[in-house]
Amino acid sequence: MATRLVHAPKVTSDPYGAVSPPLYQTATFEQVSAVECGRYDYSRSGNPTRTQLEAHIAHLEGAARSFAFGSGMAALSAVLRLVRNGEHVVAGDDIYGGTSRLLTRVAPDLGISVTNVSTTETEPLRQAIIPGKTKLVMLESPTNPRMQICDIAALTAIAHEAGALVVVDNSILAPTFQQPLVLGADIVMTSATKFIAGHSDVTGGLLSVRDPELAERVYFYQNAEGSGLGPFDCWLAMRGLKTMALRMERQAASAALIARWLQAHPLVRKVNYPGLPSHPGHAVHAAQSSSGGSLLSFETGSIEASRTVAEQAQLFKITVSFGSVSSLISLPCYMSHASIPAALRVQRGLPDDLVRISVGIEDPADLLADLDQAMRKAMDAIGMTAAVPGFQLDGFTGSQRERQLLDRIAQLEAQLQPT
Ligand SMILES: Cc1ncc(COP(=O)(O)O)c(C=O)c1O
Ligand SMILES: N[C@@H](CCSC[C@H](N)C(=O)O)C(=O)O
Repeated sequence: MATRLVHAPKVTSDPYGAVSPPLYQTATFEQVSAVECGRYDYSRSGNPTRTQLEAHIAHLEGAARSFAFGSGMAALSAVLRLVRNGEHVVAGDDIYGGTSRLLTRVAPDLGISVTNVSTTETEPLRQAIIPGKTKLVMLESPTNPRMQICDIAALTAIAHEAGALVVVDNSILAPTFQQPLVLGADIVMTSATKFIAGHSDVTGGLLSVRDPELAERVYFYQNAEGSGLGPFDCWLAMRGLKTMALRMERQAASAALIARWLQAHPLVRKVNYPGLPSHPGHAVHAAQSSSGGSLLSFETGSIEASRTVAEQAQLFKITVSFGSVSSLISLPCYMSHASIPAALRVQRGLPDDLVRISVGIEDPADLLADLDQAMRKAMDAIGMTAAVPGFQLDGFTGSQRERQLLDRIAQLEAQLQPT
């Protein structure tokens, strides 16, 4: 995958052999005659820079074709177009707030009914399927924001038995760490806003489709509704792909350390990170993906404590989104998932004190030192006292610094979980 991310299949010709794909920043293309269209006529219908990005993504996902949209939500809206008035969709009950809004506020206006079920097991999906009526199953794994895991292959088999298509939102792992089409899904959606762009400077969404005929239907909506990604954003996304494995591996390694530390921290009640062996979906996750990723969430049991952690952190910026080179922190119920009504959040078990962090490429010791000082302030705010080893590692460099970092995590683990 690291090699395929750097070496794209060549689908557009360039007379000068440019190493970086040319940017066709044009809306329209001159035609050879008044009665014949060339390969491109208008950038809404197709643009060589978009073609190059789409071909590269198809190559990574093992898709018949991929499509780049103006955002992840535009991509998911195109998927919803595949469902007709009177038909039914089943989706997870821990999903991104924007997807929940699409399904609760847009789908009903199109005459589409939706059932949300837990996707951590197979039975709820089986029960929710309405024979002959359920046409689409929408999955996230891991889910945003509680990082729940679903068995993509098992749920896909159930959906297919009922004649429904399966779309997997793979924004949290991207093709670098998980390829849902290989697991049997029909469509995979990745918000390019996150790891693919990687620098918080693009909004984009990608759909990769296994079956050529289904891909033709998706293309129809991309063109008819004008939701394709503009050339410059396609170019930025392609640049992002080249460093994606490096960034994601570094981010995931740091996230794994932070998750271990949080799990042992006295302020933390629960850590949601599928890379931890204690995560209930760890085994399924390990079987269908190659990393725990770099997004995680945790509960403190106190909104005040969670808010203090977020507001006192200096390197972790309070920001929606994830997958950037810089570390981000958020309170999903007040930010990315605020569009889900409070009562529905309660019904779905989404707690207000949940803190979500997206780990960037900074030095992990600096990230841990930052979280450590923010957590100390949060403990003060709620009158909690506990001894926690600090992360001031200024005198250490290189492998000594790594050793110190691991020792201090192990020290906290030993202190809180005596054997
Ligand atoms: C899991 C997930 N899916 C889809 C989206 C939508 O992507 P975009 O913001 O690019 O529209 C987001 C974030 O916005 C997300 O977190
Ligand atoms: N105001 C936006 C919120 C975007 S959340 C972005 C991202 N998916 C995340 O989970 O942080 C909206 O209402 O869509």
